[in-house]
Amino acid sequence: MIVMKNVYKKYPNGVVASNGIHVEIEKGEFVYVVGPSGAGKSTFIKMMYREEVPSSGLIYFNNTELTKMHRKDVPYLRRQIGVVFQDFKLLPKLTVYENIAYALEVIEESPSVIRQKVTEVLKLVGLTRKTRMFPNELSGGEQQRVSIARSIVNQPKLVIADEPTGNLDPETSWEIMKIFERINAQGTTIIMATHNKDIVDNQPHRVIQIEGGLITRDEHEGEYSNEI
Ligand SMILES: Nc1ncnc2c1ncn2[C@@H]1O[C@H](COP(=O)(O)OP(=O)(O)OP(=O)(O)O)[C@@H](O)[C@H]1O
Repeated sequence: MIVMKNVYKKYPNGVVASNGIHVEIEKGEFVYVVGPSGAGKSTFIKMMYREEVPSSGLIYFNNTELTKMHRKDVPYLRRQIGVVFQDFKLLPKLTVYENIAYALEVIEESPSVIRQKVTEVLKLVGLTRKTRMFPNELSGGEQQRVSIARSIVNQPKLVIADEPTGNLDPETSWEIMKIFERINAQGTTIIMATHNKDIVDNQPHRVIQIEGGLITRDEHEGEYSNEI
């Protein structure tokens, strides 16, 4: 699903955030991306949905090579990838329902399909009773559930999450992880950058560790490691 070949990323300020990355991630995998702060985890995942473009190297999403992708084709790529952030990034003036529906309105989905899909994902994340509320009326965990619902309403093949539990307490983090597990069980690939040792060690999946812009560990069912 994702293949990176010899990927380098140097930011304009001279920082090298990826220093020759080779990796292959298959359809249906659940992958944690771990590593110390500033190691290059966010850069690594941002390049997958073309939020950042590498300075050199190749990145394939399915059979599309992203580094040469034309700007006009980027929205099409983004429709196939759901993205979840640490700070939720919900639209404050829209209700829960509208925040999720918006992702479908921009691609001009019909009102009846929108209604059906939004209702379905709200059920999946357990928010059917909060559809008319605004983000500031919700807890952090609920806001993250809205953000996950929004990321999957389009039925993407890949969901990328950058520190999705970073702002949440341990119990709420577990609830969020249950939702990601459910989405993964339905066949969606999940790539998640995280600093959460508890989750990585207790809910084992593939672990890719990045340090200094390089993959220093890649284990099928790895631990978080005490060294980072
Ligand atoms: N837009 C940018 N311009 C310049 N330098 C950047 C930019 N984004 C990231 N960097 C630098 O690249 C390096 C890697 O950053 P990145 O955000 O990928 O790390 P990270 O592993 O996700 O860190 P954290 O765990 O703290 O989120 C850091 O030194 C950072 O300062």
